[in-house]
Amino acid sequence: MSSDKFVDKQVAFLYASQTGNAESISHNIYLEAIRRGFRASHHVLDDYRKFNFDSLRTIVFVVSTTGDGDPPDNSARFWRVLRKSSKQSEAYVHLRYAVLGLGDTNYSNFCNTAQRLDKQLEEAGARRFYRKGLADDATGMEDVVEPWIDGLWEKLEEIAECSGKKGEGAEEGEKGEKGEEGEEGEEGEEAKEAEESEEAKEAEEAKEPKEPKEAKEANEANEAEEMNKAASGDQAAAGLGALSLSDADGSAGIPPVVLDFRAMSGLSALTGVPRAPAALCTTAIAPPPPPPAPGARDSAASLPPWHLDICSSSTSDPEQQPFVAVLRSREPLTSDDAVKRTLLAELQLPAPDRTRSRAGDAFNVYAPNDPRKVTALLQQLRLDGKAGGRVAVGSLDERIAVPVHLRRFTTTVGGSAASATSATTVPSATTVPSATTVPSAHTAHTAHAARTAHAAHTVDSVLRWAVDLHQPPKRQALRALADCCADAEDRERLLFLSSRQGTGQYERLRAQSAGVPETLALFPSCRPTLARLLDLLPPLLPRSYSVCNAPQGGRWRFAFNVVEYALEAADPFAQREEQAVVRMERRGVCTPFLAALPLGAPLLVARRPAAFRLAPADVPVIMVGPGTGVAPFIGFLEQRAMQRPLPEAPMWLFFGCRSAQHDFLFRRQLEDAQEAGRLRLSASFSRDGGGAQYGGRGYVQDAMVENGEEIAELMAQGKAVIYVCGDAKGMGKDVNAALVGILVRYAEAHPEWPAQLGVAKMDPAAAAKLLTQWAAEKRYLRDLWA
Ligand SMILES: Cc1cc2nc3c(=O)[nH]c(=O)nc-3n(C[C@H](O)[C@H](O)[C@H](O)COP(=O)(O)O)c2cc1C
Repeated sequence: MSSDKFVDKQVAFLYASQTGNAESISHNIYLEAIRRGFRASHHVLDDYRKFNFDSLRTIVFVVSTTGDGDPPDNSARFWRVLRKSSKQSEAYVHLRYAVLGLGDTNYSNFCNTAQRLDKQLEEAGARRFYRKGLADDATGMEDVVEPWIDGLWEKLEEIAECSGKKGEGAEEGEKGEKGEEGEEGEEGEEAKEAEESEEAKEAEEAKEPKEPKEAKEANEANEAEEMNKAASGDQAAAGLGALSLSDADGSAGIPPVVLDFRAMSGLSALTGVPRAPAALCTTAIAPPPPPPAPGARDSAASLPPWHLDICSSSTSDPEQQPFVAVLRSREPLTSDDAVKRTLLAELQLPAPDRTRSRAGDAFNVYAPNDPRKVTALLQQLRLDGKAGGRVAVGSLDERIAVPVHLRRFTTTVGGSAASATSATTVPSATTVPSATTVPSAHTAHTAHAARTAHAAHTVDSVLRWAVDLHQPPKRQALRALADCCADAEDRERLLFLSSRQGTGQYERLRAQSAGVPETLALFPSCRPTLARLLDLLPPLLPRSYSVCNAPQGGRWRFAFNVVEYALEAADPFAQREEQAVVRMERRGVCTPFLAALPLGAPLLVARRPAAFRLAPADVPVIMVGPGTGVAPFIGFLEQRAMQRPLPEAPMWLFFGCRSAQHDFLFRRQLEDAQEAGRLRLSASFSRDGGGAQYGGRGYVQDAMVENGEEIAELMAQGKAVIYVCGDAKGMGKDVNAALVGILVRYAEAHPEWPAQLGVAKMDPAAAAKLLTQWAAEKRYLRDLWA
C-alpha cells in the first residue's frame, strides 16, 4: 500500500456519564466503529491516564450534564487536567474532535458539559471535525443522537483519509495543511461559523432563556441531515452492518466480510425505526449446584455478592471507595395517611475518620433489583430453573471487551471452555480477596466470602445486581426485542412502539414506569436470550442521597420518599384491539429496598462529591428545600448550632410540602430552631395552607416572591448565598423564575443598583445572567434531581 493510500483509522471514544446514557451511546458508537474497521478505543474520561489524552489525535466525546449544569462524577479529574492544559492556547492543535452532548431542556444549563468541553478544546487549539450534537431528554434523545451518529462516519472516514494522504508527514503541521483545512468542506465551515456566532451571542445572553432555542436549532439541523441520510439508505446500512461474517464465526484479525445494505430499502428509513444495538455478548450457563443450606444465600441479600471485591479494589479516588455501612434506625417523617411516605434512616459508618464527613455531603447506595422483577424475567426467559447456575459472559467479537459492568462475569463455566472469548477462571473460594480494607466492625461478612464466591457469578446475581430492570426500555432496545419474538404480531407491535410513529404509545408505556419485565410480559412470545438482554439493559447504578446531619459519631442520617405504586401496565395497543394488561407492582429500585431492610443489615455505600458546602459563619444563607430537598439544610442548621461563638449571620429556610399535618418533615427541629432564633422559617403548604399557625396555600416560590424585597436585599447588598435543593423540573425552574422576577422588581425600586453592577437595565435576561454569574461565584447553588 503506497503512503498516500494509507488511512489512519485510529479514533478514541471518550465518555462522561452519570446515569449510563452517555456510556451506552458511546459504547454503541465504539462497537460500530470497530465493525467499520476503525482502530477504536473506548474509555471513561477519568481514565485519562490509561489512554494518554495528550497523544490522541481523533476523539469522539459523548458527555452528559448532571446536577445544575455539572459534569458527571466520572469526569471530575479529567476536567482539572483539561483546565490546566487548555490554558496554553496551542496545547491541543494536534487534536480533531467531535462532541455529542446529552442533556435536558427542563434543566437550566442545557448540555453545559458538552458546551464547556467544546469551548475549552477549541480555545486550546483543537479542531472540531464534525458539528456539535446536543440531545434533549425532554423531547427524545434519539431524534438528535441517531442522525448525529449517522453523519459521524462520513466525517471520520474523511479525516482518516486526510491524515493518510499526508503519509509520514501527517503528524506535523497538520493545521496548515490544505486537506485538513478542507475537512468540513464549505458546509462544515459555515456550520462552524454559525456555531461560533451562536456562542458569541450566548456569552451576551443569559443561559436560561437561550437554551431551549439552541436545542431546537440543533434538532432542526439534525432532522434535515437525518432526512438526507434516510434518502441514501444509510441508516439501514448502519443498522444491518452488524451482520458481518467474521462476527458470526469469531475469526479474529481477519477483515470482516460486511454485506452492504445501502442499496436496499431500509426498514428504519421507511418507518423511523431506530437501529438495534449490535449483538455483543455471549453467555454460557452451567447447571445450578444443589440448593444452598437454608438462609445461606439470603444472609447478605442486601450486599452484592462481590462486595468484598469492590471494597478492596483500588479506586482512583479512595475518598469515593465503596464500603459497608449498617442500617441503625429508620422512622417515619410523615403521618400514616400522607400521600407520600417519607422515612428518616440512620447508617453507622465503619470508621468515622475514614469518611471525613461534612454538612452538605451526599452518598451513593448500591441496591439490587426487586427480586420479584428478577423472578418474572427469569420465567419469561425460561431460565427459572437456571437462576443459580454459574454464568460466563463473553464477547462475540474478540476486538471488543464486554461492557465494564459485566466484566466480573467473564469467567469460564465449571472449568469447561465457555464460548466467552475473554473468559478467565472463576476465583475459587480461597482466592476471594481478603477483607483487609473492609472496616473491622464489618469483617463478620468475610466468613460469607466462600459462599458468595459462587453466588457472585450466577444468572440470578447478574440480573439482581449488574443490570437495571426498572428503567423503561429505550426505543433501540424495543427495536432489538422485536427480533426476539416468535409471534409476528408481537414483533410488529414492538417495531411500531420503537418507531417515531409509535412515540405516543411509547410515552404512555414509559409514563407507567414499565421496566423490562413488565414490557416483556406484554409481548409473551418475545424471548430474548440472556446474552441479548445483557446487550440491551443499562448498568444498575447506585442511588444518591443527601446526608441530613452534621458530621458526628460516624453516622449518616438521610431522608427518602418510598417510591412504591401499583399500576397496571396497560397494553399500549388497547384501543386497536383486545386489551392486554399486566399487573405488576412497580417501585423504585432503592427506596423500597431501604424501607424493607432489617435494622442491623449491612449495605454498600460510597461517598459522593458534595453538591453543597455551608458558607462561612458570617455569610447569610437562604435555603430553598421543599419535601426531602430540606435534608442538607438540616445538616447546615446542626453544623451552625455547633459553631462557637454562635454565628450571627441569618439562616432563612423556605420549606414546602402538601400539608402541615401529614408531611411537614423535621417540623419539631425546624420550629425549635426558629424559636431559638437560629432560623427564620417560611413554610408553604400546597393543600391545607398550614392551618392557623401558618395560613395560606402556596409553594416555596410564592413565599419567596412575597419576601422578594428582603431576599434581593440580602443577595444584592448582604452577599448572601442561596441554596436550592429538590425537584428540577417543577420547583427548580419555578424558583429560578421567581428569583428573576424578584431581581427585576428590586431593580425597579432601587434604580441605583443595576448601575452599581454596571448593568444598563435589569430586565429578565439581565437578571438571569446575574443568577448565572452568582452560580459561577458559588453564591447560587442548586442540587436538583429529576
Ligand atoms: C439529577 C439530574 C440533573 C440533571 N441536570 C442537567 C442539567 O443541568 N442540564 C442538562 O442539560 N441536563 C441535565 N440532566 C439531564 C441529563 O443530562 C440527561 O438525562 C442525560 O441523558 C443523562 O445522561 P447520563 O445517563 O449519561 O448521565 C440532569 C439529569 C438528572 C437526573
